[in-house]
Amino acid sequence: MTTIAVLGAGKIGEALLAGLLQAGRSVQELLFTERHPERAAELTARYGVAGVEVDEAAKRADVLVVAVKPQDIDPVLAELAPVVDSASLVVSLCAGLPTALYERRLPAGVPVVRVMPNTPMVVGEAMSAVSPGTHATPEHVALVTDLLSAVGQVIEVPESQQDAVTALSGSGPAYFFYLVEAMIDAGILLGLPRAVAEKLIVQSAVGAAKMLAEGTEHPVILREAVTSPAGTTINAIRELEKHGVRAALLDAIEAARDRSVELGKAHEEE
Ligand SMILES: NC(=O)C1=CN([C@@H]2O[C@H](COP(=O)(O)OP(=O)(O)OC[C@H]3O[C@@H](n4cnc5c(N)ncnc54)[C@H](OP(=O)(O)O)[C@@H]3O)[C@@H](O)[C@H]2O)C=CC1
Ligand SMILES: O=C(O)[C@@H]1CCC=N1
Repeated sequence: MTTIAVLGAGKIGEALLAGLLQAGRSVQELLFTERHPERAAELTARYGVAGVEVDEAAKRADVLVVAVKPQDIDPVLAELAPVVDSASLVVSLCAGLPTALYERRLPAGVPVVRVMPNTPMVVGEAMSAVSPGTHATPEHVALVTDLLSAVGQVIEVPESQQDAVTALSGSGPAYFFYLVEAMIDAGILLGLPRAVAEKLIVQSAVGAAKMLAEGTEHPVILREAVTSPAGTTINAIRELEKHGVRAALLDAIEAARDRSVELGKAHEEE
C-alpha cells in the first residue's frame, strides 16, 4: 500500500483526492493537510479522508504531494524540511516552481518529482507531465507515473519544458471552458433557451474531443470536414480569423508560459 498525502487540498489537491478515490484507492491510503480547520472538516466529510499536520503526513505517507499556490510554498518547505529525508518522495504540482528550489530547501538527497497535472483528473482524464529532479530515480518517476495513470494520461518531459506544459495542458481546460461559455452565450444571443444551448455545445465538445482523442485524423482535416463549400461554417471561420482568434490563442498561451517562468523566478535566490 502506497500512502499519499496531499499538502494543500484546494482545487487541484481535492481533484487528485477525488480522482484517486474514484480510481479505487481506499481512504486509508490518502491523507491531506489544510490550513483552515473548516476546509479540512469539509473535505473529511465529503471523502472520508483524514486531515493531518505536516509532520504526521511525513511520518505516514510514502508520497508527499505539494499542491499549494506557488506564492504559499515558503512556509510549506519550512514545515517539511525538519520532517523529511531521502526515504521520502516529494511531488510538486506547483506551477513554475523548479525541483531545484525543493532541493535547496529540503535535506540533501530528498527526491523530488515535478508534475503538471490538470483538473480533468476528477473524471479520470487528466493530462499530467512529470519531470524528475536531481535525486529522483527512474523508480520514483515510475511510482508517480503509476499513481497518476489512475486518473488520466501521463508523459515524461524534460523539466525545461514544464513552463510550456503548464501553459498548454495545466491551464488548457480553462481555455476550453471559456470557449464553451462563449458559445453558450452565442446560443442565448440567437434566442435559444440556456439549457438547450448548453446541451448543444457541451455534447458538441464531447463529440469533438472523442474524435480528436481517437487520433485518426489531424484537427485540420476534422475541421475541413465540417466546413461545407459556401456553407455556414466558413462564414463563422471568416469571423474568427477577422477577430484574430488564432493569434489571440498564441499570445494567451505564451503569456501563461511567461507567468509560469515568473512564478519560478520569484524563488530564484540563495
Ligand atoms: N487549479 C489547477 O487547475 C491546477 C493547479 N496547479 C497547481 O496546484 C497548486 C494549487 O492550485 P489550486 O488548487 O488551484 O489552488 P488552491 O488555492 O485552490 O489550493 C491550495 C490550497 O492549499 C492550502 N494551503 C495554503 N498554504 C497551506 C499550508 N501551509 N498548509 C496546508 N494547506 C495550505 C490553501 O488554503 P487557503 O485557501 O487558505 O489559501 C488551499 O486550500 C498551485 O501551485 C498550482 O500552480 C497545477 C495544475 C492545475
Ligand atoms: O492558473 C494556474 O496558475 C494554475 C496552474 C495551471 C492551471 N492552474
